[in-house]
Amino acid sequence: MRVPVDIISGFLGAGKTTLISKLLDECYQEQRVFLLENEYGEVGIDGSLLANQKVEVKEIYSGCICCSLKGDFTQVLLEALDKVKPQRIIIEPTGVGKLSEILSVLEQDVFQQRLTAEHIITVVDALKAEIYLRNFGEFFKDQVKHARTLVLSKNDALTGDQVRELMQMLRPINPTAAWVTTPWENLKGKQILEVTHSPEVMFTREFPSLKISLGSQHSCGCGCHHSGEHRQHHECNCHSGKHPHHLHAAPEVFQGWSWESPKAFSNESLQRVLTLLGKDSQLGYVLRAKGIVPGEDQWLHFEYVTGDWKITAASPQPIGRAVVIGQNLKTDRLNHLFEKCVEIGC
Ligand SMILES: Nc1nc2c(ncn2[C@@H]2O[C@H](COP(=O)(O)OP(=O)(O)OP(=O)(O)O)[C@@H](O)[C@H]2O)c(=O)[nH]1
Repeated sequence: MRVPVDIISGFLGAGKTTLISKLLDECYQEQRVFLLENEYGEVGIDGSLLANQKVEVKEIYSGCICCSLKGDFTQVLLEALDKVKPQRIIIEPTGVGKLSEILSVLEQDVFQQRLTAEHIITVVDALKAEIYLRNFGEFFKDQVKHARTLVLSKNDALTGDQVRELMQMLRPINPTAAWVTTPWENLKGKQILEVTHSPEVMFTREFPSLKISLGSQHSCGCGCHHSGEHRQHHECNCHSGKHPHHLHAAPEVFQGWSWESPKAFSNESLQRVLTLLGKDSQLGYVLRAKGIVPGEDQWLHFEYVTGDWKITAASPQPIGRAVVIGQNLKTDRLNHLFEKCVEIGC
């Protein structure tokens, strides 16, 4: 019998891990699940976050699956099939990975009789989709195009009109995908999965077409409003059409910075670090950051997605870790920022 595979794709910080956690909790409690995480960077955070779930997790760090990692990925899946003997495999590609490349791994002869792609979901951050489409279209479009189901995240505050505009913007990229536009907290995981099996059961409302208004000013999520404050990411050659015949691999476009340290953060110092990630253009253009670090009296888990961040309590880890993904990152400045502010009361 072929093992079903769910791929939960989506751009940086879209909500892939959050959705996987929900599915593990609500749908896959009774199954032996193998979760393959592809983290962009040298340290993994998501595996620690999901460690309490009943799931076998394997993380592959660095780079993207399209290059040398394809072999590693294939190897890890083959080993898991033999050793873990999972009843289901879930793959979370890196946010800067291409879904088509994950699918091409599964389409290899070696998996023909052993795996079958069941749910191919792309989580779309409703608040950032337009910006990502505009600035990182090559990756974002690939993720949207190859999904069977598009699940909106962070859409609880959007109006019906805004959801309609978003759907209208993305439909030309993937006219056949099923949509989930209802905020997740109102749905059971099973309902989200059923959409793939029964495209007619769509948890969405169909609206008449609307013109998309992109507005003259839009937030890129980094705190500026395209007023020239720090425009380096908008002038990046990668997205200006200067390489019309060349498709990028993620490492050419994005960089990752990883940090491991036992030092503790006060709440204030961590807040300062996260605020600076979005404001200090000398750090580079930070798209995503996440980490679990020691705090004053408990461990702290932080999530940063292009300008928005939050800090919550976490369970203790072997060592504090942080990852930053972005463009033109200045690693020495990031080191300085995290190290300078790690001392409590700094
Ligand atoms: N309000 C809201 N927040 C969400 C939703 N989905 C995810 N988030 C938050 O968005 C942040 C990133 O979520 P993750 O699930 O880690 O995103 P991801 O796609 O796994 O991120 P990477 O793999 O690191 O790119 C976290 O702070 C989540 O709590 C949603 O539907 N609504």
